[in-house]
Amino acid sequence: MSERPAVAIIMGSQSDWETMKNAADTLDTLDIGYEARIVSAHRTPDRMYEFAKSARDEGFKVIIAGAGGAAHLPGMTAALTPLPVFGVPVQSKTMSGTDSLYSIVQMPAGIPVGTLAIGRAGAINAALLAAAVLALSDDDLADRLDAYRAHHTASVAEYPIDEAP
Ligand SMILES: Nc1c(C(=O)O)ncn1[C@@H]1O[C@H](COP(=O)(O)O)[C@@H](O)[C@H]1O
Repeated sequence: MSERPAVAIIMGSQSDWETMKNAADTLDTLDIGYEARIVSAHRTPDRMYEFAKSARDEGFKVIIAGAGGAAHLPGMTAALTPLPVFGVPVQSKTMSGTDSLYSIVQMPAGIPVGTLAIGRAGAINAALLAAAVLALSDDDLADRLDAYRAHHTASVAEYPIDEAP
């Protein structure tokens, strides 16, 4: 059996991929393996249960879960696995993602979901947090993450365009 990648990116719908692809792209940049799957607590509860119950034994180390609206997927997944779960609120049309955010962030004490910002920034930061977790036991990855952060810092100009002294 081939080894599972370290990160599972799950999402409630195909329509979430546009957002969650930002997490995948960030993991690609850091050369971290992932598997992306559509798993819905509402629409495919059996798939969600089977995925979450077996995720650790399958070899995943971190789960990134994105969902919009009544976004129960991250919390339900966290209830079924001891792996760290980072939740990404996908921007909904009707409530701009505040519904997704509140659905993910207000977990009862005892079942944590590390909740990120709504949308693209949240997806990117979920990947960076996953990288930080994995880097604790991977020195090469820690070096790649340092380089990523240094590159990010260096990319910020000190002055707005046309305003340099
Ligand atoms: N929030 C959830 C869950 C869940 O939490 O299990 N399953 C699907 N959805 C969300 O429904 C939204 C609309 O989905 P469609 O675009 O397929 O209608 C998506 O953002 C998805 O994450």
